[in-house]
Amino acid sequence: MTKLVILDRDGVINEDSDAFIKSVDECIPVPGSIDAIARLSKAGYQVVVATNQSGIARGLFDEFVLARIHQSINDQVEAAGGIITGFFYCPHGPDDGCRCRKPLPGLVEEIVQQLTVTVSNAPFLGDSLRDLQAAQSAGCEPVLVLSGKGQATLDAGLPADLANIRIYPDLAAFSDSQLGVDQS
Ligand SMILES: O=P(O)(O)OC[C@@H](O)[C@H]1O[C@@H](OP(=O)(O)O)[C@@H](O)[C@@H](O)[C@@H]1O
Ligand SMILES: [Mg+2]
Ligand SMILES: [Zn+2]
Repeated sequence: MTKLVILDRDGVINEDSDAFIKSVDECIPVPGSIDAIARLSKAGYQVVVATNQSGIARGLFDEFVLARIHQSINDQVEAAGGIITGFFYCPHGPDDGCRCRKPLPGLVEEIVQQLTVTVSNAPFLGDSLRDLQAAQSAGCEPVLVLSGKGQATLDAGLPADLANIRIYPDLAAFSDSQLGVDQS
């Protein structure tokens, strides 16, 4: 069975900003994240990204810039020996009533349709509560990382039905644990 990991982007793969990530130059990898993705990929995991990008709806950047940002991330992962299978994003704003904006499960539904993979209990890593809720509603395993907005998410208190989820300092720590578990 394909091993799949779903990653939120801002705050997990790259540093987040309250001013949004509007260009390739603003996209700074979280330390260790590129290598962590490559290690998962080399160990046989399909790694996909599920990200809210309301900056498009807000007119801060367009889908061509977003594609360049994602190409830049994947180029770095490929240089480290891995690959990201796909980037799935919601371009809409909070009031657009779409199904693909996390915490709704629409991005995961797109992943299932396009990759014909099972997502049941696939780890879905995020730094925001909406990431964890999207994971939960799509049947994935919600995993919190404390990079980006993650520490603030934890400090705000997780809902009872998310109280026992796995929590890691960052994506690199998750990959160390996940690969260590797989090699046992
Ligand atoms: O963490 P992911 O899903 O990869 O991407 C989050 C970004 O799209 C932006 O999402 C915005 O939330 P609103 O879209 O304004 O609610 C803000 O949180 C920004 O700081 C953040 O950069
Ligand atoms: Mg995030
Ligand atoms: Zn959407």
